[in-house]
Amino acid sequence: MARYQLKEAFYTLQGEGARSGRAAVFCRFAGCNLWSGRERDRASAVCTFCDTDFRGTDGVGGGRFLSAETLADHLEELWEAGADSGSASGSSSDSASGSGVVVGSGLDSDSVPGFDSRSGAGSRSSTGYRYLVCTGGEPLLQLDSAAIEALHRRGFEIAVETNGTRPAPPGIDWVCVSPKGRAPLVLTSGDELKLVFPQPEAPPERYSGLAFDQFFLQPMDGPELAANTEQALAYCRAYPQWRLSLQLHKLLGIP
Ligand SMILES: C[S@@+](CC[C@H](N)C(=O)[O-])C[C@H]1O[C@@H](n2cnc3c(N)ncnc32)[C@H](O)[C@@H]1O
Ligand SMILES: Nc1nc2[nH]cc(C(=O)O)c2c(=O)[nH]1
Ligand code: SF4
Ligand SMILES: [Mg+2]
Repeated sequence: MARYQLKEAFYTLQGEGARSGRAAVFCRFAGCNLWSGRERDRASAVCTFCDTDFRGTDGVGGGRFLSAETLADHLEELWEAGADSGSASGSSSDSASGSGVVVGSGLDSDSVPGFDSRSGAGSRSSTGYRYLVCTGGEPLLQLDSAAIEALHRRGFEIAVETNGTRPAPPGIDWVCVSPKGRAPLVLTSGDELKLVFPQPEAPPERYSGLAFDQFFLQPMDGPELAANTEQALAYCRAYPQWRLSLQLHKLLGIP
């Protein structure tokens, strides 16, 4: 039995929340405790609006890893390939509708005017700024101390995107919790709370007193995205503690 199972892993820009725009390797762990990932189970799941295919290990950069070291080696290779090519490439499992302006996913820095890819290592060093976003599925079903230590040894800053139903192992550098209205919230502190909005069972007021540094509303993608975006915008205008998180990667057509 493999110790870690990844649906996919890819180099892109963080598209959501406080750190949107930052280059990162995304590590999408397979499986979730709030939905099987099968469409036929969606309506009866605890979390019903998921925009992601996290079943199996068959995506680009996915697979089964027998040890923390082999997992970390794999993710390090993706960082080096991504930071060296300057491209946002790979596969995304986001499956909900995207209605934004698609500018393509093959941005090549060599063709960007004014960007000299051969210039000094300082601006595009593959050893500096290493950033890993662990997501899924639910990453805290698999991410453990052994993986965190192996990744830290390779110089990664480690972020997680979690539904907050499981405790986080020590050592994670950035915790983003995205509560789901019908699931018990165990992680009640962290760096950012990013609430998919609206959720009838999860009004923002329920979370506004928790110990997070930043609070975001992220419009629920799907058939009502436009209306949900209007509603989130109105809420952020009325309650300035909350900021709007648009899913930048969907607007840009990148993974
Ligand atoms: C696919 S989840 C994986 C991580 C973790 N299971 C969680 O829910 O936070 C990644 C992020 O996408 C958000 N998300 C999922 N479905 C969405 C949707 N339909 N619209 C907007 N955000 C969504 C989640 O709330 C979470 O912040
Ligand atoms: N670019 C990009 N940013 C993201 N931020 C959170 C994501 C996720 O699926 O967890 C995600 C994703 O899938 N792609
Ligand atoms: S908790 Fe996260 S991964 Fe699981 S179904 Fe919901 S949004 Fe998807
Ligand atoms: Mg996503």
